[in-house]
Amino acid sequence: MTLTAGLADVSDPVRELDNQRTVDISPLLSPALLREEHPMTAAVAKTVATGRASTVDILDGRDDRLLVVVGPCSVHDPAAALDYAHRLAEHTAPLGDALHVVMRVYFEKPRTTLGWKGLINDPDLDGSFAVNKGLRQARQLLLDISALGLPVGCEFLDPITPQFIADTVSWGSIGARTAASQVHRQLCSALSMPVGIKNSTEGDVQVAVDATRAASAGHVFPGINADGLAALITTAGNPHCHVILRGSAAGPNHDSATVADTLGKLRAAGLPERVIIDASHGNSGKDHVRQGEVVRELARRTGSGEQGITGVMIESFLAEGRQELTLGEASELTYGQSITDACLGWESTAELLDELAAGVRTRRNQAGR
Ligand SMILES: O=C[C@H](O)[C@H](O)COP(=O)(O)O
Ligand SMILES: C=C(OP(=O)(O)O)C(=O)O
Repeated sequence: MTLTAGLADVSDPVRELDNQRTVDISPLLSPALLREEHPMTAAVAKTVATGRASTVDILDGRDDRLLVVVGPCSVHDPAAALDYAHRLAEHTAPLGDALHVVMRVYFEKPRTTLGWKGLINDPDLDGSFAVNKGLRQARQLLLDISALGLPVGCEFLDPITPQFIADTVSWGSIGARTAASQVHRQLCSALSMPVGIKNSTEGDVQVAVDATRAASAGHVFPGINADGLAALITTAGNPHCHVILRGSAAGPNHDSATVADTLGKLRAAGLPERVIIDASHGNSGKDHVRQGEVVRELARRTGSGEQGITGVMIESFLAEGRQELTLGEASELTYGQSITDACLGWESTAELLDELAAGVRTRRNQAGR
């Protein structure tokens, strides 16, 4: 066969059926290799085990503290995230009797249309998509933060990413755009940590209740094993999934009536009655100032003894607000400020955490009378 004849084969009608829109397929490191390069330590394992167990105790009502998931909307600069983690760990150590603090360390961003999809997908913030580098940076940061004794929480978006990092994660989340996805519900059924599932962007809470129920059952589905090979995964189901009320484009849903209604939906589905309130997103209209008002209201409501709210999510970073990322110009960014949703700044976050802790202590004192 001549070379020309060989090239002519490329236009073979059978071959033309496949890979017509795939531009490139390149090597991805395996989960086992990443875990060997960035190994779990005894200190991190203790943080993760305690972080998960405390969350489960709070969700099941054996621990009257509030779960607080707080941190940046997304991590784009691991050094700034670690700087934030140091401040958070130091500030919240004396609040540990009232709050179980988990740092939001989100590497995967689900976009409404298009945009930067997070540190794992594009760690150099320039459209070069150095995913192997992103996975290495993500895993190392999760280990570094957990080594401070601060448990970490991640949103899981890509169904194979958890194999690379999930052993380091104390709390997981499924976002508003994927709560209805069977793929993500199956994934939740396999995850070893408690997972919060959001109401839809349109405000449908039932979809999160349904997801919680689906995730509590066992499933069999295709995935990858530790070596990155295709595998059939059989799961036992996750009994520690819970609903997160995040509001919607139509407005907030953190009010007492919606909380009570959601608890009723959970009861009707035979599920534990517990919710987390996300103070950001639809509950704040993505306005960080309003987010502070929501957290303050939740602190007041906790202090007055309202039941059912087991946790609060807060988007917070070193500098308040947000900034626009221009791909390839990461050096122009303000240190410690979000490049996705607007966040509360560190100073106001610290004050709000104090108020949440005060609310829990008041509730405890009143219950003890
Ligand atoms: O929390 C993050 C964002 O709200 C989510 O990723 C959607 O962002 P977008 O609407 O800017 O794409
Ligand atoms: C993407 C997020 O939220 P939601 O899914 O509620 O939009 C998030 O919490 O980062």
